[in-house]
Formats: sequence, structure tokens, C-alpha cells
Amino acid sequence: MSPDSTIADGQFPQHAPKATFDHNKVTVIYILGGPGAGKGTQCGRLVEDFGFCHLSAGDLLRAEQNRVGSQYGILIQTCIREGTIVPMEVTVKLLENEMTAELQRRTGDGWNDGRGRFLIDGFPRKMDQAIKFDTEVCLASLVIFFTTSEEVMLVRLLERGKTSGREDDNIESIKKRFRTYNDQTMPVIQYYAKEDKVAEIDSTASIEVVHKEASQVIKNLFSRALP
Ligand SMILES: Nc1ncnc2c1ncn2[C@@H]1O[C@H](COP(=O)(O)OP(=O)(O)OP(=O)(O)O)[C@@H](O)[C@H]1O
Ligand SMILES: O=c1ccn([C@@H]2O[C@H](COP(=O)(O)O)[C@@H](O)[C@H]2O)c(=O)[nH]1
Repeated sequence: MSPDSTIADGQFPQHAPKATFDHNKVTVIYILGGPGAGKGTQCGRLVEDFGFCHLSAGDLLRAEQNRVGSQYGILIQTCIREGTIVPMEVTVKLLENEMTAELQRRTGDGWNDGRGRFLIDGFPRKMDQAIKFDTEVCLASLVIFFTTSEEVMLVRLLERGKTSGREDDNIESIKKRFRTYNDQTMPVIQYYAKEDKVAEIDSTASIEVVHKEASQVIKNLFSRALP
């Protein structure tokens, strides 16, 4: 097929997956960066500014782990402690369910026509998740990539670990999380960079300075008339 040729509607194979949400109505921004880079902190601020729904993949997995009767509890607990990635089907389903519930809540208010804006925090961590979510759930518009050194991330995580109660905010788990991030998540960021979808922000600076930069990135995105 030549690069100039187009595929008319109806010529796609019948089994080609169709995304659950129309990305012309639903804006998805992935928030990536190493463990402790400041993803969750910045998402909290951006929610206040732009009315996003913030979905943290890690938080959803921890909630599923603790849900009485979950068949995935032990699997999730082991992956989180070992810093490995939970099989994509579990995480993608949890995210899709939350998006559906959020859009139903909004539509229920009567002012919204299936439109929504989502910050998906700490996802996709691995290429298989990226492909599945983009093709079957909703095509993402942008990746915000927070970057800082491992030294800075380590200090932040150990400090957070004094009060977070997280099973993975300890030196052994943190080292494993860094390894998984370098081996599995960096290729995802490189993939989206090739698609020209990555906005990289140095998150070494103060929360306020990083927030200003992230806000500007989002303002630029919405100036392109996204939903
Ligand atoms: N710019 C910053 N300067 C100093 N401390 C920060 C900054 N951003 C976040 N922190 C602190 O660092 C810790 C980690 O931040 P946060 O939880 O947002 O990271 P994260 O990238 O979401 O981590 P994880 O992937 O492990 O969930 C928190 O205690 C937070 O208060
Ligand atoms: O898509 C994902 C996201 C996260 N995980 C697992 O959860 C932990 C904690 O994630 P945080 O974003 O730091 O809260 C992560 O180390 C993974 O084990 C996942 O499997 N898939």
C-alpha cells in the first residue's frame, strides 16, 4: 500500500477493534515519568485547573487488590511489591470501567454529551498496554512526561514512604521499579515521541514551577480545539 492511498470506511476487516470512546469527544492525556517523578502531585493540580478526571492506574490496582472477593488481589500485590507490571487486561479494564462510570455521571447531569477529559496517571507502562488502550478504549491525544534523576526520585520516594503506607516505597522495591521503568516504560515514551505526542517537563524544580509548565502544555493542547 502506498503512503498516499486511503482506506475507505467499510474496507477495514470486520474483526478490527473499535475503540469504546470517541477521541473527538473524550480527551485522554497519559501522564508518565519515573517512580516519584511527581506525576500524582501534578495531576492533582491539573484537575483543579482544567476539570479533568484523574485516574491513577496504581490507585485503581491498589483498590482492586483490597476489594473483597477480587480474583486478582494476590497477583496485584505481588506485582506491586516486585515492581513488575500487572497483566494489561486487568489494568485496561479497570481504567475503562472508571471512564464509563465518570462519563455516565456527567451525562446524567444532562449538560454533557458523552464528553470528558481524563488524565491517566502512571499508564501505559508497557507497549502492550499502550496499543490495547489506544486501539480498543480511546486514542490518547498527548503524553506528559515528567523527568528527573533517579537520585531525586529515590529521595522523594523514601520520604513519601515514611507516611504513605505503600508496600513499594522501600529501597528494595524502588530499585526494581526503576529497572522496570527503564526496561519497559521508556520504550513506550520513545514510541509516542516518534508520533510527536510527548511533552517533556523537567520535574526537578518545585511543585509550583513544574505545575506552571504543565498547565501551559495543556493550554496549548486545548487551543487546538480538543473536547
Ligand atoms: N516538584 C517536587 N518537588 C519536591 N517534592 C515533590 C515534587 N513533586 C512531588 N514531590 C513529592 O515527591 C513524592 C512523590 O510524588 P508523587 O507521588 O506525585 O510521584 P509519582 O510520580 O506519582 O510517584 P509513583 O509513580 O511512585 O506513584 C511525594 O511525596 C510528593 O509530595
Ligand atoms: O499500568 C500499571 C500501573 C501500575 N502498575 C503497578 O502498580 C505499581 C504502582 O504504580 P504507581 O503508579 O507508582 O502508583 C507499579 O509499580 C506496578 O507494579 C501496573 O502494573 N500497571
